[in-house]
Amino acid sequence: MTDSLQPDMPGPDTGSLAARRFALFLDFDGTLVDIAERPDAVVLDPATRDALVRLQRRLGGALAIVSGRNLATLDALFAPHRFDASGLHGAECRLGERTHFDHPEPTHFRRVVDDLKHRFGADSGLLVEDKGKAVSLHWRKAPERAEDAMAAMAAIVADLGGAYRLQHGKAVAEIVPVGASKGVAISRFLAEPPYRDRCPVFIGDDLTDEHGFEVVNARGGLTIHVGAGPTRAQARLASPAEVRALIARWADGGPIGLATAETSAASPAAASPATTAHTTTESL
Ligand SMILES: O=P(O)(O)OC[C@H]1O[C@H](O[C@H]2O[C@H](CO)[C@@H](O)[C@H](O)[C@H]2O)[C@H](O)[C@@H](O)[C@@H]1O
Repeated sequence: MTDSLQPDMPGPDTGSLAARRFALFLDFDGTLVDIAERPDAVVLDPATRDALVRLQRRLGGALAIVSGRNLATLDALFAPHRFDASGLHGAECRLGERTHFDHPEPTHFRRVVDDLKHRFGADSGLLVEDKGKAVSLHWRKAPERAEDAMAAMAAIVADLGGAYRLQHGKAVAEIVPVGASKGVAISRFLAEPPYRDRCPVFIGDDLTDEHGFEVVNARGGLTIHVGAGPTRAQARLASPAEVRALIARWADGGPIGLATAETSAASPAAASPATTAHTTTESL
């Protein structure tokens, strides 16, 4: 499907050399870990973390987590290891020891988050996740509240006057700095060593990942969507468990590329772009 993606050769040395042609970007929730009822209830098993460390080494360092979580939360989840990462749907980026945050926080954003907590903090169905420079309102425990929650978040974004945008996800609406996206984050990594001049591979499961798929497709890379539903990704894996199995194979010298993903991938999905199937205010 993607001619530029030739499988590399297994084996300790040739495998490493060939693997260094790739740069791997991984979403977190719904990709590396199963979706849980609450953000703080996800479980990253140590075997997956250790496989990621081995794979990062095999890729000569070119492995980054690209998530809607903030960097501090990602670091806590992967501790004691610290991966290159982008947080808050691209608003934060850390490569090595350099951290960028391009979107200064308007002074009134804290008040907005506090208001949201005041309104919904004691609500048994809705959950406010304060991520610092972004905020999420979750309705996983009360799906019947989805419309109300989305309307409340849309009204807040409108009041914020253009500095923020709405990001829809799985049973969640999030307010994130305008201009931030996973596509922008991946482009930023790809401009720097060790990511520069490599073939990007991105695995993700959610609407926010479509921005990244678009960028990676445009660069001739490989995109893999996790789960059902329309997407711009080229290939599909059924579940985070399949992603974890793929990561383990890649970490242990297996060929990186589409052939490996296709062992459990469904059909190419380019014919059913996500924009046609999801109700969202975002522009992809
Ligand atoms: O970009 P990601 O790494 O996939 O992060 C997207 C959001 O994931 C989290 O919310 C989702 O996962 C929760 C735990 O499984 C689940 O309870 C929730 O319903 C999902 O929307 C996280 O809490 C958000 O901050 C991320 O933006």
